[in-house]
Amino acid sequence: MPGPLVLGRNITKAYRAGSREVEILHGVSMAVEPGEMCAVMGPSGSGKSTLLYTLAGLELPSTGTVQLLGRDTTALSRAALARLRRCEVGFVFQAYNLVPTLTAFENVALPARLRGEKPPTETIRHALALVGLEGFEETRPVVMSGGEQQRVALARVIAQRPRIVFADEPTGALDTHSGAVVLDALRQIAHRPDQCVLTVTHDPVVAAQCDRVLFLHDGYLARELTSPSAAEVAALLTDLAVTGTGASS
Ligand SMILES: Nc1ncnc2c1ncn2[C@@H]1O[C@H](COP(=O)(O)OP(=O)(O)OP(=O)(O)O)[C@@H](O)[C@H]1O
Repeated sequence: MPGPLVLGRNITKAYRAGSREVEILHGVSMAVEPGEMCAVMGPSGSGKSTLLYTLAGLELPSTGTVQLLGRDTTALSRAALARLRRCEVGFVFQAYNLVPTLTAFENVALPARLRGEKPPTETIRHALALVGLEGFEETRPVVMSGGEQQRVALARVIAQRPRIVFADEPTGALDTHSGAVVLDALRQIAHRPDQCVLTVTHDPVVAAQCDRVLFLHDGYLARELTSPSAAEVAALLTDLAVTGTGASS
């Protein structure tokens, strides 16, 4: 049986603040299985983005291990880790790695170009159209809104078809219609049998579209819900804010 696509074991992450070490994540263990869309939620400052960046191999854990497609990110050379990210991992972060001097079309085509391929024009146009950016092919990211830039990043992921997609507030900067388009595209990616999506979100409606929701509190994994409703997610978030454990939900 194939293992999880993303696996974190006892992850701690500490940053240096002046002369002190401040630990942000305190031994988080979690996995994302093939065909699964997972959300990470929690109060501001609970460590969601830090966890996402660490699982994505953009940061290394201070202790513990992270495996992407069964490969330990702490054991790979920088070049091998960069190659793994380039070939197998997609990022839907606002403006993440969009090249300001390239057009939207060229940005979406870039991962394939970096692999020495020439992607079919139709694939790129189709990906941009799927995220509602038809007609933006020749536009450069610098003159786009944050939400439009995020949708270019999503179109790049759609065209690239990576095995693992990490998203940070993928609908945060979008209007209702664009948010629904983006969420639908992410669900389609996640529900292919050999792919998965892990997204950070503050939005219970987004979380309710996910197969599983993990709740962080003060750097600890506090709770987990499977296929929750938006109301259940909102109730648990309120509980976490009040009791710090979500134990009464
Ligand atoms: N590079 C860094 N150096 C020092 N401290 C950091 C660094 N990155 C994050 N932190 C701290 O770690 C804590 C968690 O930050 P993180 O961005 O992971 O939280 P979050 O749950 O994603 O918050 P939000 O919902 O507000 O985006 C915060 O107190 C933040 O200030």
